[in-house]
Amino acid sequence: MSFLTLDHVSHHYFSKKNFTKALDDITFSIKEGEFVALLGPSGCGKSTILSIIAGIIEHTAGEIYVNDQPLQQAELDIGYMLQQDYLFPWKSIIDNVLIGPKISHDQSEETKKNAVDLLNQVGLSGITEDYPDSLSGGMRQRVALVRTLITNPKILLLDEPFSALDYQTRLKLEDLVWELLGLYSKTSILVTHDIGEAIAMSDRILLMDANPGSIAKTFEVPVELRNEKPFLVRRHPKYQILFDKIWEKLNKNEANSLQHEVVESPNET
Ligand SMILES: Nc1ncnc2c1ncn2[C@@H]1O[C@H](COP(=O)(O)OP(=O)(O)OP(=O)(O)O)[C@@H](O)[C@H]1O
Repeated sequence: MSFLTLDHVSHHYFSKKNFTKALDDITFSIKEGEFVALLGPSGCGKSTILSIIAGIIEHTAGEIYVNDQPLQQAELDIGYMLQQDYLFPWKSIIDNVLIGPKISHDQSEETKKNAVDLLNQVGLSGITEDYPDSLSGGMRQRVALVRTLITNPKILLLDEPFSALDYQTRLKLEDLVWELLGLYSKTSILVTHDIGEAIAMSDRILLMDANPGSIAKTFEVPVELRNEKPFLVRRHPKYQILFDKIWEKLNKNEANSLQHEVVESPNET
């Protein structure tokens, strides 16, 4: 049974001067515990999809269901992880992590203990009273991950959470996030521009097309790759085969859209 379904969802942005058809007829489902990647060129609507699921913006057409109930009537606890960690510099690490529980009036000792346990699990023991300024980018993203997990969200929306990190830190964090989300069987959607990251981390990849944003093709990640840590996935021969298929499709789509643009451009006189 599907946990989350987007059913013919479209979205237009309106402003005084512009009308942007950001998403056109998006349909897909995600099962509980599944890890899906949204991959595609800049401006194809990946972040818009996350914002719609998170209820930050209202889609202009279509329907979203959570466990077969319309999203508006469903209780969907969401965890959001972004490129920037948005830690509060004036709050200690533990207070940053406990912001979500505090907002929902949970100041229990059990939650504090869970926070410390999770910090230990991501390799950040003994820094609970430190402040964000004293941490590296990778450490700060680990704190952001713990802050996201502590509220036990039903679904995690990961919007390019590794893209601001150096390559080595990025590879290490991919492994860590993948392991933790697997351990807690979290349903997750990862937005990325990185084909390798999408293959290494997810069960399924939705390749998107731009102008307007739509799903061009779905790629199932072979089961041998899904059960392997992201770093090791990159060594597998099936990784390269899938990478090439996605690369080819991406380039074909880009070429088609360029052709489209040329056809639609006004004649120069
Ligand atoms: N608030 C907004 N107002 C008007 N247009 C917007 C707004 N946000 C996004 N858009 C437009 O909607 C389209 C989809 O944007 P979106 O940010 O969802 O794409 P994306 O695939 O996440 O891009 P990127 O990979 O560059 O982050 C783009 O054409 C963008 O310019």
